[in-house]
Amino acid sequence: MSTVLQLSNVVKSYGDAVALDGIDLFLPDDSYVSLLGPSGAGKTTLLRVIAGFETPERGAIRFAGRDIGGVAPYEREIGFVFQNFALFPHLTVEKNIAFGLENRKNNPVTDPQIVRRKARDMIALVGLTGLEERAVTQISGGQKQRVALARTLVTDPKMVLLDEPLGALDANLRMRMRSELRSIRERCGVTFLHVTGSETEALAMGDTVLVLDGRKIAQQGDSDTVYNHPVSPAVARFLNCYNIFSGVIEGLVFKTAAGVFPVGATVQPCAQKAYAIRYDRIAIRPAGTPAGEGEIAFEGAFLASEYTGSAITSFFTLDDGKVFEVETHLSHAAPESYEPHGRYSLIWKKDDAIVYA
Ligand SMILES: Nc1ncnc2c1ncn2[C@@H]1O[C@H](COP(=O)(O)OP(=O)(O)OP(=O)(O)O)[C@@H](O)[C@H]1O
Repeated sequence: MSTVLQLSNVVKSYGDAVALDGIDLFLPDDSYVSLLGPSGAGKTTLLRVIAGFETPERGAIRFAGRDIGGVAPYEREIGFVFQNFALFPHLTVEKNIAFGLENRKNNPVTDPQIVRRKARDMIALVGLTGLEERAVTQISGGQKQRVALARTLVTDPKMVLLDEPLGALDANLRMRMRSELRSIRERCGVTFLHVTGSETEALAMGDTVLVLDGRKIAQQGDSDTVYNHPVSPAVARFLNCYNIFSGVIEGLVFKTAAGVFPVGATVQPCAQKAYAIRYDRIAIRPAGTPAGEGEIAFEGAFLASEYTGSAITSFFTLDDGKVFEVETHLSHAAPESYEPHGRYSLIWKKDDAIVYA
C-alpha cells in the first residue's frame, strides 16, 4: 500500500503554547484512518495544518507525492468535513452539494448539466436519492452528515479530513453512521482521516489508528495492535480498558502501592513505568481462591456493577484504595451477583499483563 500523506517533524504553536510538537506520521492510500486523542491533544490543529488552514512553524508535509507546505488550502485537493456540518440552511440538499463544485476557487464547474449529474451521482453514493429538492432544515441529523460528506466528495478530493463527524449525532445514529462512513469511503476509494475522542469509535472504524498524546503521535497501528499492545501507559489509559498501576520493576516483580506482581512475558520498554492488566482478562472468584500455575491472585472488596448489555463491569477497591475494574462478557458467562463490600479474589494470568519498564 502506498503512502498518500507524510508529515515529518511538524511543529505548530499558538503564541507560547505548543499544540503539535514534532509530528511524524504517514497515512496509507485508500484506507480509513482514525485519529484518537484526549481533549486538547491537538487533533483539530493537526487536521487544520494538513488542510492548510494553519501554517506550521517547522516540518514538512508531503501529499500525493508533492510537498504542499506552501500550497493554498483550495489547491491541496484535500476535503474537510466540519463537525457541525456547516450546511447552507436556505439551500436544498442538491444545491448544497452543487455549491462546492460551482464555487470552488480552483477549476469551478460552470456547465449546469455537469453540475447536476455530479451532484446526483454523489447523492446516490451517500444514499440520499429522493431528497434532492428537500431543504436541509427538513432532514435528519444523519442525512445532514451525508450532505456534508457529499458536498466534500463531489469536488473529487484525494483525501478527506473529518473533524468529529459523528459528534453531533445521537448515540444510536452514531453507531449506524460508523459502518455507513466506512462503506462510503470504500466506494470512493480515497483515504479518510477521522478525528474522534472516542476510543471505541476509533478502534471500530480505523484500518489504521493514530493516537495523539502530549502533542505527539504516541502510537500508530491497526486497531488490534493498538488495543492489545498499547505502547505506553498513557495510551493504555486512554483506551479505557486497562487497570494501570504505577510502580517500579525489581528483578522478576513489579512493585506497586497496591502490592507486588510477578512479571510475565510482556515487558514493554517505556519511560513511564507501569503495570497494566485489561478489564476483560480478570476472573472474579470467592475470597481465598489461590492463584493457579502462572496466575496472579489479588483480593479486593466489591463496590458495584454496571450492566452494559453485552457485558458487566464490576468495580472493586483494593487495599490501597485503588478502584479496580473487571469486565465480564455475558456471552462467556451468566451474570453473577456479588456481595456488597464482600471480598473476592481477582485472578489473571501474569502473561496477560503488560509491564512498562
Ligand atoms: N486558535 C487558537 N489559539 C490559541 N490556542 C489554541 C487555538 N486553537 C487551539 N489552541 C490550543 O491548542 C491545543 C490543541 O487544541 P486542539 O483544538 O487542536 O485540540 P483537540 O485535540 O482537537 O481538542 P478537542 O478534542 O477538545 O477538540 C489546546 O491546548 C488548545 O487550547
